[in-house]
Amino acid sequence: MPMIEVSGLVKEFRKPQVTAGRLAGVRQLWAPRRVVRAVDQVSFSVDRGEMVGYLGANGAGKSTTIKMLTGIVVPTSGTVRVDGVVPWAHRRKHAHNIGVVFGQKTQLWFDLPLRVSLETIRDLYRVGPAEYAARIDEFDEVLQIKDFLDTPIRSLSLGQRMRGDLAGAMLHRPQVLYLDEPTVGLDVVAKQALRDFIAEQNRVHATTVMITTHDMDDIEQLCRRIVMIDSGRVVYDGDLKTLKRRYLPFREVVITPAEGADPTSVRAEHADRTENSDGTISLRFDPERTSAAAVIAQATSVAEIADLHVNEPQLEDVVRLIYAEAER
Ligand SMILES: Nc1ncnc2c1ncn2[C@@H]1O[C@H](COP(=O)(O)OP(=O)(O)OP(=O)(O)O)[C@@H](O)[C@H]1O
Repeated sequence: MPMIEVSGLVKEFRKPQVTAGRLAGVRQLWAPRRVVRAVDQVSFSVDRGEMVGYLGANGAGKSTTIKMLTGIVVPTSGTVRVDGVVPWAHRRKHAHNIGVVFGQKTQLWFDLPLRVSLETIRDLYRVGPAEYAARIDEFDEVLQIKDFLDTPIRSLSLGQRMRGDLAGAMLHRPQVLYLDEPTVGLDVVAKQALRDFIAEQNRVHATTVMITTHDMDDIEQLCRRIVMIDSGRVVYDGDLKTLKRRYLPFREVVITPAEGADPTSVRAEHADRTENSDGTISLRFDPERTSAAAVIAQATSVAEIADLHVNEPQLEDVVRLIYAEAER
């Protein structure tokens, strides 16, 4: 049975039509309104234990969808059920099922030490003392939160704060975790700790995860399935591999011939050959017809080579192509 069911979801906002200039703030009070459809007939369902990347360009409607799924925003029309519960209609019941992390905004009490925030969440959700202690130990293994439990949130680095936020979101062991740009602005180490934690929660507790992110490594490491939206509409729903294969069917082996080697001998069957201006040779191939291993074996059997690497399709390129297709 699906954990999240979304059907025909629509959210419209009324925005004042005011151009910038003198007293724009005042003029907008009387300005005529225009309707912006931020989410437009979105439907999908997510099974228990799935990790889904909810992707799209800025302003595509991701945050608005997540806000409706969490119950903060009531849709204009359409239905949402999370574990059978309508989020905005049964907010308290729903709150026990979900954890939420907004990268841009902390859910913790700014002036209080992390420990106090966590204990307050513990009491709100009636987590028993033994469970609480066990979860803090478990979270600490990956997030290392014990190092800064007694530091006020305002004095934490962004990476520490996000680790604290994630611990707070998962303390009551929700079945679903929503993450909106969780790694934005973090250093590489903090990003990795967050990803490891999310992946582990999913693996060990079958937590259902929905994540919006612009970080390609978040997507590669966490999202087996992608739902992509553009202008409020779903333009792709499927696995990451298929997405890449459909939009970027070619792969490429780039070879640097050894000094003195004859570059013209670097070639392989079923691979288009290009000599690049930096002296490398690109062998572009369709993985349905041949493999990287076969291309490399043939190319290196004749010529001596200094270096080689395989270029995988880049998700940025895939996203760009999907948008281009949606516009046509
Ligand atoms: N409270 C609001 N009032 C009016 N318009 C809004 C409101 N919230 C969002 N919008 C508009 O709805 C559209 C979708 O916004 P949303 O924040 O959901 O996009 P997003 O995909 O999350 O973008 P980003 O990656 O920039 O956060 C935008 O045109 C935005 O200006």
